[in-house]
Amino acid sequence: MIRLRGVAKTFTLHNQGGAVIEVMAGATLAVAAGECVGLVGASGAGKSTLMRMIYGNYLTAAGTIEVAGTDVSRADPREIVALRRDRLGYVSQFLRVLPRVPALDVVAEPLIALGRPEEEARTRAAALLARLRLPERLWSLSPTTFSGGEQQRVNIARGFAHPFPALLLDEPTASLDALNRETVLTLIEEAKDRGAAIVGIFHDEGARERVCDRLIDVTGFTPGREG
Ligand SMILES: Nc1ncnc2c1ncn2[C@@H]1O[C@H](COP(=O)(O)OP(=O)(O)OP(=O)(O)O)[C@@H](O)[C@H]1O
Repeated sequence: MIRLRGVAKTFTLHNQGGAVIEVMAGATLAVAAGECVGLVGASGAGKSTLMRMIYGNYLTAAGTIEVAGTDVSRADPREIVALRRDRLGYVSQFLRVLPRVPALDVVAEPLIALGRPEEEARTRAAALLARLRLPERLWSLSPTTFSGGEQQRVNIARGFAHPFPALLLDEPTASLDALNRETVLTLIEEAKDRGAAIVGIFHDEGARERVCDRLIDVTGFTPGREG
């Protein structure tokens, strides 16, 4: 479902004389349907960079990245948009939303983009927000003024609204209380049970142990450190 072969990444520092730094080489990884792989490794090892490459935010210097039938490393922007709409979900650590859009619509939006009837999309969004204990009085408000944990729950509800076959999770339990953390772990387990292939970064060790089938240390993909 998610397959990386020999992926390399360089950054060109245009404001520093065009210096080119190699941050990753030979990254190879396969994640099957129903499997959750956790990325580990010291700070700066490249966990976030790898996630951004799988999501198609960063270009690859070498190698291929296949996600649910699309070669992200060669896809044009329209193919990336289509992949993100129907096959690849991403729960980032921070919510980025347009001002004045109510929380319920933020969560329903991915389903509406897929052509689902608005009422069905809103019903599903409401069920997820209720499950994540977001007080109903907040559903009609923009999440821009929400607390960190409230914003994260809106983000999680949005990421789980559509049953994406591939899912990227960046610290999905970071600012949650124990009850909501439990709910998110259950959502992840349910996604695995329905066959989602998941790549995640979890600093929460308990969460990692519970949902990850395998851990990949990205330090092994740092240039010059292979072998
Ligand atoms: N936009 C960028 N321009 C230049 N270098 C970058 C850029 N983004 C990341 N890097 C470099 O790539 C390396 C990997 O960074 P990355 O953020 O992926 O690490 P990480 O493992 O996610 O770290 P952390 O656990 O601290 O979040 C670091 O050396 C970082 O300085």
